[in-house]
Amino acid sequence: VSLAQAPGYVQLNQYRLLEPIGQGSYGIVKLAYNEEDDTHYAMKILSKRKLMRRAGLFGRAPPRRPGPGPPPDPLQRVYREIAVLKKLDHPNVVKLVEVLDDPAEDHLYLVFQLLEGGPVIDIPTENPLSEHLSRKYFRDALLGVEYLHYQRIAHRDIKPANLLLGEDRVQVADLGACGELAAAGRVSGTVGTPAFRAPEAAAPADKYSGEAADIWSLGVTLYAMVTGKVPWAGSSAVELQKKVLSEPLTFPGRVQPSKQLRHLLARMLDKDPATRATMQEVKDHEWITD
Ligand SMILES: COc1ccc(C(=O)/C=C\Nc2cc(OC)c(C(=O)O)cc2Cl)cc1
Repeated sequence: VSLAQAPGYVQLNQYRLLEPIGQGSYGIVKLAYNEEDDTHYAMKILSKRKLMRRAGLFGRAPPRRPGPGPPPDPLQRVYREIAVLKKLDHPNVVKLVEVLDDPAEDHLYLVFQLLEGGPVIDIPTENPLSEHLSRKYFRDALLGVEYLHYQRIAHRDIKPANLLLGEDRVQVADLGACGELAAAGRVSGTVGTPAFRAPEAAAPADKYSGEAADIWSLGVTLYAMVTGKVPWAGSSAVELQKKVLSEPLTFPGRVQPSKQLRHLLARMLDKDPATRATMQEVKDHEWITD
């Protein structure tokens, strides 16, 4: 039987899938071309099966204290994320355009507006961003995260890979780990990326505030933008968590941030969430308003 040589690409409705442009624990993001409007999009491809399996074994720990009802199953979490994304509308938050979901199919396709610049910085790097450029991008990220907090949502996985650059502005991406701030029993658990995770993420849920944890991750992200590396690194999540909890913030080697920036970073990377800078304090800080 000679199989007719399928074309070298996949066609999904009006979208032609092109090369992968993003990859993560969530799955893969491919460039997609929409023939109807002659426009490129970012197509995030999720596997329902993988989501089910992941939550079963390694998914988010169930709320330490009984939250409202049982934690939704992973697929419901994705549909909830989609519902959240659809109601969000802010210049500094990625725009979900449409969802392609064939119940008979394992794959779930999320179509986003394309941010052609990709992540603001890939770390580690020997070529970090200048303070001037970091300030420009960081201000956008702050506005995006402030908008999420206003919508009672904590992002919970802020990092450079989730700050995407499009027509000279930054948008916050990936609400895959987000948590409703209002949700009782605040599932602190271990979501997000270890190097960017707040020290209190492992604390009992009642000590955990989604907003304060996002400020911490924004601080680690700003540190990474100006130095090209993360402030604490470890070969395992446990070792890393120990360093994050105990080691002071230092600025080794080449890059010496300005006094104002070092002060802002120290305020955002305060290990005690109770005294850590709030979103308003960060917005009013002299390094930001300069
Ligand atoms: C070099 O040029 C490039 C242009 C664009 C990209 C890119 O877009 C990458 C990831 N994109 C996304 C990821 C998301 O989650 C993980 C979400 C979400 O779920 O919110 C949305 C988007 Cl768009 C990469 C390289």
